[in-house]
Amino acid sequence: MISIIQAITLKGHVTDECVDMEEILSLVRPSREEEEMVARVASELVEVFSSGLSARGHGDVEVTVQGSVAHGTWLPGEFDIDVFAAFPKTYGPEAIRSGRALSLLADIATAAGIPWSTRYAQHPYLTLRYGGFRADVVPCIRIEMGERPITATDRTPLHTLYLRDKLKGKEDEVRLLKAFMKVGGIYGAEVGIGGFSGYLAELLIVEYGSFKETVRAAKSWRPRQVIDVEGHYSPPSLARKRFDSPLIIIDPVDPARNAAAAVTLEAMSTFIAMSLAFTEKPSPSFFKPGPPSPAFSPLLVLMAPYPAGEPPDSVWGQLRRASSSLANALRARGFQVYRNGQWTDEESEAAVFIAMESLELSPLQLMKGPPAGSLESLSFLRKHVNAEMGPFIAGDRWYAVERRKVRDAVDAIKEEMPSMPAMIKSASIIKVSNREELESLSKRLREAVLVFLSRPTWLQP
Ligand SMILES: Nc1ccn([C@@H]2O[C@H](COP(=O)(O)OP(=O)(O)OP(=O)(O)O)[C@@H](O)[C@H]2O)c(=O)n1
Repeated sequence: MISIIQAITLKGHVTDECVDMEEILSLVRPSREEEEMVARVASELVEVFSSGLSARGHGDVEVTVQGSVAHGTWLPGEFDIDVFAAFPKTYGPEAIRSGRALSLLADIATAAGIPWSTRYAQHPYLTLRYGGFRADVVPCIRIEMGERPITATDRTPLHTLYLRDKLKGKEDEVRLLKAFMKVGGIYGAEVGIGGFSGYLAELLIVEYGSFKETVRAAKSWRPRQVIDVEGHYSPPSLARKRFDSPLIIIDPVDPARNAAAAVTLEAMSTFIAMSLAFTEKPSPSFFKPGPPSPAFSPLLVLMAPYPAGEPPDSVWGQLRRASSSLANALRARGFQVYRNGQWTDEESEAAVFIAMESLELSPLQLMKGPPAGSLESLSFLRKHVNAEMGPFIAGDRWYAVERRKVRDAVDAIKEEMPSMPAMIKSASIIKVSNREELESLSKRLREAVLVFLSRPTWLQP
């Protein structure tokens, strides 16, 4: 039987902790058939696009497989095949930004009978389904190692060049790290997650050598941690001056980029906490998603239709900002807010959740006034002359007890609506006072709320 640490540290740093881990490796490692199928489909796609480009007089565009498929680090069933078409600089960035390169690639997909749709992240690209897999086809400008990128995706082929030898034999270490991050809800650089990209997981394995060494190091990370694999910044404080993020991981192929700019303080702290918990007590629950174990607190759910045509990153950003500003507005009115969150399925539903002690405040409220001898006290006394109780002096200042104008959390939220984005303005506000009322939510929204109310599945009692 393989021990957890033997299996995790494939390079042979064996310790005496014994948790069976063979099963975990089988979960994170694709089967031989999947590997063969992915390789075949990827090379067919390269062939479709490179021969299509040549036939249209663009034989100078280089088509290659990139990302986790090229690096051999994908998690079974959870990846896109990334196909990049690198246009020579002579085409100019306009060819990419205007969508001309994209139309050319779309034409080729249509001619090959492959259904496609376009996506715009920072950069236009095609997504398609082919041979049972999802693939992204991304145009970029070809640059050499050491050159500045011209568009947002030009670095990607350089990443693959950089990682080629460095990850050899360590692919499963990357997979363990990705699965671990996924269980923590911190895998993915998209705004909705604010976590670690696949490329960051790969760089961490380059820096620390194995999954186990990565978590061993990460448990001592602190905010403003700098990881600079190629030592571009010396001392590291120079990198801190340049990049203003909780985690700074210098992109080895472009020292002007913090590859960890998307990682939020919450995601970084979650990774540190998981690393500490795992080193203390390794367990398979760190690699397998478990069912949520929800507690309950009263909550408000703002539920809106997904704004058609808006990119998910922008919607997640709006939800995140609305969620935290509504939570602050409730706090400012005296509500005890425990936690706020947001969710969207990126298709039809979007929601903000605010968990709180109670959805209704008591009728009266203590107002703290200025120091008794101050000039401002005169206006405080005028304002509260008809208070329910007081004004009175306690210690060195005035106080008064007044009747609250807004006691209901829904009314408080409605007052904040004018400053909210259109999506939130159109939201219905639902009070969930007990577990049964969760049943009124759609299945997917209910699941998201249950996750929000649960302790992390990796947290061992
Ligand atoms: N925040 C990001 C996301 C992606 N990339 C680049 O885009 C490539 C493909 O990234 P993506 O498709 O997002 O993920 P993978 O790394 O392929 O990981 P997986 O599909 O296994 O999740 C990466 O290798 C990297 O070069 C990057 O530099 N920074």
